[in-house]
Amino acid sequence: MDYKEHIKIVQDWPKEGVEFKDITPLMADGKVFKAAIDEIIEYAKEKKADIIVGPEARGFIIGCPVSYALEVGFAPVRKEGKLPRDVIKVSYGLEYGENVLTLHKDAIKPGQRVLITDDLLATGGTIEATIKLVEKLGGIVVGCAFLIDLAYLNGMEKLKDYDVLTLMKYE
Ligand SMILES: O=P(O)(O)OC[C@H]1O[C@H](OP(=O)(O)OP(=O)(O)O)[C@H](O)[C@@H]1O
Ligand SMILES: Nc1ncnc2[nH]cnc12
Repeated sequence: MDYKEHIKIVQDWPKEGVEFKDITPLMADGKVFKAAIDEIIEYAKEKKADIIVGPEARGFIIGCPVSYALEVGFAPVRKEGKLPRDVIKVSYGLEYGENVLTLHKDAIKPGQRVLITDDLLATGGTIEATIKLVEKLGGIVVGCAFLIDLAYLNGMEKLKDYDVLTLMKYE
């Protein structure tokens, strides 16, 4: 499957110098979207994940269908001020800004095998913060799955100690 045919590249968005990879055309094609999610489902099975964690907002799009298919839970990582109960927090840098991510304190049980999902790996700030949140709660990160790796931003360097699946790579 040539997934890249279904990614639209938008120059200088949301800021000058950023080449935005828009996944919405891939999502709009049911067969292509299913094929991509099915690859991640197989990966989650191999890794024996017992919960999926995804950062807001595009991490939900990838993680929730995996969670549904495998009948395992999904825990949302959200930007500050969005989760209603006790949270833990981590701040991180993005290709285009700064942010704080949070996770409910009871979202992960110590020893749970966690697969983290997101649409795209850029600088790796989001995944690094998400891993920190999961590990603070005693979760074991058994894998990280993305549709896209923007290899020119070197996010993979932050994932040297982890198992990673990516379906597309931009050099
Ligand atoms: O590797 P990084 O440099 O951290 O960048 C990757 C992150 O950036 C995007 O999310 P964004 O924060 O734009 O939020 P959204 O999913 O709500 O659009 C993307 O969905 C990843 O989560
Ligand atoms: N270049 C990019 N395209 C799409 N999403 C992103 N998130 C961070 N950088 C991005």
